[in-house]
Amino acid sequence: MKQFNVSLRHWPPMKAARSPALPRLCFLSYRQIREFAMPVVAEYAQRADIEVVDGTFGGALAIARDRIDRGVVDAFVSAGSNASILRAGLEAPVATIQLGGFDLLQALIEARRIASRVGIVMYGATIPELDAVKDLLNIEIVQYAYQTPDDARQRFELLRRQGFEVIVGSSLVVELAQEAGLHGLLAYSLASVRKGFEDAMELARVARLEAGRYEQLNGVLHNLQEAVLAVNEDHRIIAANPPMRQLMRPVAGSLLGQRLDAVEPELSLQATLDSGTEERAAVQRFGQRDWIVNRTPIREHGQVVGAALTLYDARRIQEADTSLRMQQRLRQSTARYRFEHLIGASESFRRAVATAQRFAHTDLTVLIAGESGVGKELFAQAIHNESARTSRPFVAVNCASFPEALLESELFGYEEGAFTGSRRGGRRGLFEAAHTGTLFLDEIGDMPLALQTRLLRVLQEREITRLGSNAPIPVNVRVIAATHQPLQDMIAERRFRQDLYYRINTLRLTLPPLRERREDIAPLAQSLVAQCLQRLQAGIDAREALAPLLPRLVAHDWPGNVRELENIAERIAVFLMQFDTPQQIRYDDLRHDCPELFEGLPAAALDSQPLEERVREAMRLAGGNRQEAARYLGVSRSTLWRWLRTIEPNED
Ligand SMILES: Nc1ncnc2c1ncn2[C@@H]1O[C@H](COP(=O)(O)OP(=O)(O)OP(=O)(O)O)[C@@H](O)[C@H]1O
Repeated sequence: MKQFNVSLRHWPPMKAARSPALPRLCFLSYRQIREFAMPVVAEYAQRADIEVVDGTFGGALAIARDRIDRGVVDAFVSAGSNASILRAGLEAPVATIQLGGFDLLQALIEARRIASRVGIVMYGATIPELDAVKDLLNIEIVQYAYQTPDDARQRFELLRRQGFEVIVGSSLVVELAQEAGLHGLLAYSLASVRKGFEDAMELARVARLEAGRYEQLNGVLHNLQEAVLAVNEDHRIIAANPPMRQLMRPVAGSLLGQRLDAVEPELSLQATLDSGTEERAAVQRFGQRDWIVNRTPIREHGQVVGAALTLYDARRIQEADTSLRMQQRLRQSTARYRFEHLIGASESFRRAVATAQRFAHTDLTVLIAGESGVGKELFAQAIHNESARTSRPFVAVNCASFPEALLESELFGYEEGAFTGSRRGGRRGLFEAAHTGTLFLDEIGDMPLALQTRLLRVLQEREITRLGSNAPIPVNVRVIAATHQPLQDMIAERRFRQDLYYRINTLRLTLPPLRERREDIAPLAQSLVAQCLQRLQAGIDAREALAPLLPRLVAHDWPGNVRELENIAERIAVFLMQFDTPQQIRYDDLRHDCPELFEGLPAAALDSQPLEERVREAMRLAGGNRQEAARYLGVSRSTLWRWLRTIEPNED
């Protein structure tokens, strides 16, 4: 079967090729063969839409092109010279009605009935084997081949002048014979015509499959934002999507089929065609813009048959990168913690949790006050997660970590052209990012006064205005603010706006420092050290290994609160990981890693401290409360009770 490629003329793909019910065939022929083939056309009328058109040579080609352009045909069927011309001039599928040897034999037998001298004029080439037939049939045969209609006429004239009365050949020749009053016999059989139609049906089926696939690809190509172009092995453009066409300089006529280096030499794919190697992510300036360019060879069965060029707008990539970073930053600040993750059993901590839980069920602004590292952000996350906004964004911003101008654009966003270097299309700020969710403004005391004014307005009016814009954008955001600074003192010093203070101080949560809730130190330390040991994949038992250190941990003042405890827990875990069992631990060596733990308490080596002393110290630190003392020591109440019975047998 003939292999074919979808013609350049199919771009864009055949309009009517979507899914007409029957395959569409165009039978392009001379009148003679048409009349002869009509019974076969009638046979196929049920299975195909057949257009029968008379045409010769250039005329046939023009007709075929018209049908392709109008998208009304899937395959052509033709014979002789017409078929050759169509095949050479189109890349559309063409089935040929082949002249079979038996067809010719039949025609010659019939010719012999009329005359003993038979002339043959055939398209293409003569058939030397006919010499044998000539003797068999006992007739004189003279045969000629022709390439063009003029050729055919000349050959026919030669035969006529030689007195041949019967001419066998193609329909063109039969027509000439009949015009000259001779006998013209068509050298085709109905079986050959049928075979031609059957081939055409198969070609049409394949063409449709191909057109369908092509249409899908074309749809994808047309919807790509990237500019894409493809060339064939002759460096001629075979595809260019709309963004690419916009970039390229206009050409007279169709862009397709033009040589790429003649249209846009800068985009040349010649080197890719020559080398067959791919070039990825090259930066190229074209049309006064920077592009990220890929040049890729297209291969078929290992052979380079073309190349594709893709241009990505460098600015878009930069923007995507920025927005990716922004997304990542936002993702990092999504609320992970819930109340159940917070560790602490002290009275003041439990009270703080209960208050925060109550606040969570309102939609009011919350101000969380507390020293650095007490867990303000953790509480803000837990409040968000307990609130109705839990599935919405939680966006955290530390007001102290931005210079004033940057904080403003971070919070409120900006319009395109708001300032030099502002991004095309502008950028949304954190208020917009937190829309329908919660915005956590950490270190609000560090917010510059001018911004405090803007923030107050946003909280009152529930809308923001991007920098460089006048259009207000409504936002629905719950604000949770946090401060480690005494805001009231700052108001007196005119460093914080009183009206903003009243606005954010609707619900106030004060988190006590760790030194005021020492009962929380042991459970926090145990949990934090255990987590670190797990991360370090150390096998030692955290609870048992930490127990001798607890009095020191509890006694420490923790100016950095839980954050400082986290830090020391990490150092302790790294120290502990070198031991397999708690019995091997030389606690005194920890002095180098955690000197702060060894400052206040007597320098006696912890591991040499007798159990009795450790228990007494814990009881002293816990003010006689056994439960707390047990927690300091990292043992259960019953263990402590057992120890106490051995130390102070009379007391129980
Ligand atoms: N109750 C707690 N349970 C477990 N981890 C805690 C607890 N409180 C604080 N942390 C941990 O301590 C660290 C400091 O907490 P967080 O960042 O919430 O403090 P902060 O008060 O917001 O600090 P800053 O004011 O310095 O921003 C965090 O890593 C947090 O996970």
